[in-house]
Amino acid sequence: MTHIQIDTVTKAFDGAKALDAVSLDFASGSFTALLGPSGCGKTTLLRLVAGFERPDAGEIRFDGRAMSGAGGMVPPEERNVGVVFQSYALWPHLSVAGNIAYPLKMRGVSSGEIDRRVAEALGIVELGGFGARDTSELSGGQRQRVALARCLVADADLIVFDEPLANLDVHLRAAMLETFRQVHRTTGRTIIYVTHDQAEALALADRVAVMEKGRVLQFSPPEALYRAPATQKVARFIGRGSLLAAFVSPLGPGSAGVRCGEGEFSARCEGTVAEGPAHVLLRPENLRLVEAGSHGITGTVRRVTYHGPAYETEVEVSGVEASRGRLIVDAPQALVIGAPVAIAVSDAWVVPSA
Ligand SMILES: Nc1ncnc2c1ncn2[C@@H]1O[C@H](COP(=O)(O)OP(=O)(O)OP(=O)(O)O)[C@@H](O)[C@H]1O
Repeated sequence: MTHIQIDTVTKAFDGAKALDAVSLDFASGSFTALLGPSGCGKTTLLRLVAGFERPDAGEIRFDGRAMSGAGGMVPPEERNVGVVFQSYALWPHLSVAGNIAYPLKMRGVSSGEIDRRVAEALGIVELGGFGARDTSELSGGQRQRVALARCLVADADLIVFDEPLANLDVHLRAAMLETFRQVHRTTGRTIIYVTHDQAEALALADRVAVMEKGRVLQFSPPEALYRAPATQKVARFIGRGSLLAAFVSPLGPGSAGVRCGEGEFSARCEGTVAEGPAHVLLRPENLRLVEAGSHGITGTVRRVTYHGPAYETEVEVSGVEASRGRLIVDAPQALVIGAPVAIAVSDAWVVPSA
């Protein structure tokens, strides 16, 4: 399987940089999600890897061999990359099996071998028995599976997905997530998966590259991204959470004391923090409403939204400038707007200063 290196790659369209000196390393057999808002450069990066575009600067290497860069450009058909886009790109005049068999026919593989490999690929994507169907009879999710099976029979070392679930409903998405996971587990292919849906990225990938405006903000395993975002932007982008202005002091490596308004608690941090003002990330699952007078954060309820099963409650923290001291906590019942509350903190993260 392919080890992919993106080395200070820049790509501009009409003078505007879609990618700005991006460097990433995708280990052989890894599953990487490129995550970010519309226009951040995810698709452009995928197209450069697949060979549909040429970088303006930098180099892309597969297993150490330059694919594009100063030395020229290896064409897409010689990169052994399978592509699954949100538009399914199936041949309408061919059956399901005919679509999947297409790359093998092009290579002159014998018909017995083709039948065997098509049946195997249909099994992996859970479409056993669908071979003779017309592709027009398939649902969106089934068409995605056919596109994926076609990549599998072609023995693509690398499979790239561009928002493959964008057109599917919630239930189909869940089923397809399971299929993608299963395919990765059983085939061990290197996978790059573009999405703007963080739940998809966190659920599927072993590493996530969070992108913004043509740059990579953080490249980490999902748990690290969620628990220890490297910047305020990533902290705001990933999951539900609140960034509070606070005063921190070192308690030792990886641990800091935090004073936030009238409350005090401890937090995880990178290395040893310098004493002074900082931003602290608090997630709802680490916050609990407690009796007033306990050793937590105090504040006033400003908004309540039912989120089934909990009431998402926005609290204005006492003693912190209002715009920098709003906290989201999940309450088991609806609190009254304006009510005073106290909140205990069981875990928090001091976001490294940029
Ligand atoms: N062929 C092109 N010609 C001109 N501009 C382009 C072209 N392809 C991409 N861009 C621009 O480059 C930037 C990055 O686009 P890209 O499609 O890579 O973003 P994205 O993160 O994949 O967005 P989306 O989630 O909406 O697909 C955008 O500003 C886009 O308008």
